[in-house]
Amino acid sequence: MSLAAENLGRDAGGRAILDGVSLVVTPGERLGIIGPNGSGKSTLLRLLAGIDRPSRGEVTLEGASMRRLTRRAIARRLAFVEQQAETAERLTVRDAVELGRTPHLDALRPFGPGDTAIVNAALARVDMSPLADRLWHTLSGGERQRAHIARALAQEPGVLLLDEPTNHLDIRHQIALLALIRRLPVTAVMALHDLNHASLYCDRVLLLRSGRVAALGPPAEVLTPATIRAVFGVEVAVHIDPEDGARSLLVKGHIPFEETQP
Ligand SMILES: Nc1ncnc2c1ncn2[C@@H]1O[C@H](COP(=O)(O)OP(=O)(O)OP(=O)(O)O)[C@@H](O)[C@H]1O
Repeated sequence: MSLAAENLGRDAGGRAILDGVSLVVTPGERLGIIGPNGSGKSTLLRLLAGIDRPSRGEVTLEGASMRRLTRRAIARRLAFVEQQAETAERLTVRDAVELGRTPHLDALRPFGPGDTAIVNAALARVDMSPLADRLWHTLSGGERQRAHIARALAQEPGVLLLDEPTNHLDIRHQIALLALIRRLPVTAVMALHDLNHASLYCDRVLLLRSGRVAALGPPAEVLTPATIRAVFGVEVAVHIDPEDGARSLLVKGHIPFEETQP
């Protein structure tokens, strides 16, 4: 399922917090959104998800303008795991994940055994089956994050948007999640802070700087030492694994903030 943005922009607080963003995410692609704090990653994801309206430009989902799609029509196609998303406290994990099926249900098509199987599979994929009956408010930060992801998976979306999905997760759950996203039959767009995660698990990366696209392309072309120094103020060296050719970045140093402030 394809997702596209054309000259997208959003104003807030009297300025453009996102401007001139155009991109086409092709079906099955994994696109990483990277950029410093405040560069517009969450703003872009919220526009792509149809949660916020753009001040300029438009988003299209499978060629249809997001403005013309109902929330339900969007939710049948697209799931969004927001940063620090909250859920009403008296729900169990299973209740919360079952909510992911809502866009597919109506009076003629009530929740059934097929939905239970989808919910069970979603819980298992993020290692939440043992916690399915726990109340939401008893979960740790990482467990909540995994439950949110299970709910998004239960939606069976064609497009999966994730805002810092590895936030709160321990290293095994981080890698398991990124590997899961890579093998799911979805188009995925995810904001990531870890440049190595972007490098290893994304087909392309979009680098944002002050609300504008600084670069868009394959990780090896975008995540160069020169670009990382210019945008993040961090010195890195590139390491190519001799066995599998995987490209990762080693941090060598950084420019202190007091040296770059006016
Ligand atoms: N309602 C608002 N009014 C004023 N400024 C806003 C508003 N909403 C967002 N911003 C600003 O817009 C910029 C982009 O915010 P956004 O949350 O998209 O950044 P981000 O790249 O996701 O950051 P982070 O890495 O910290 O999560 C920030 O400077 C933020 O302070």
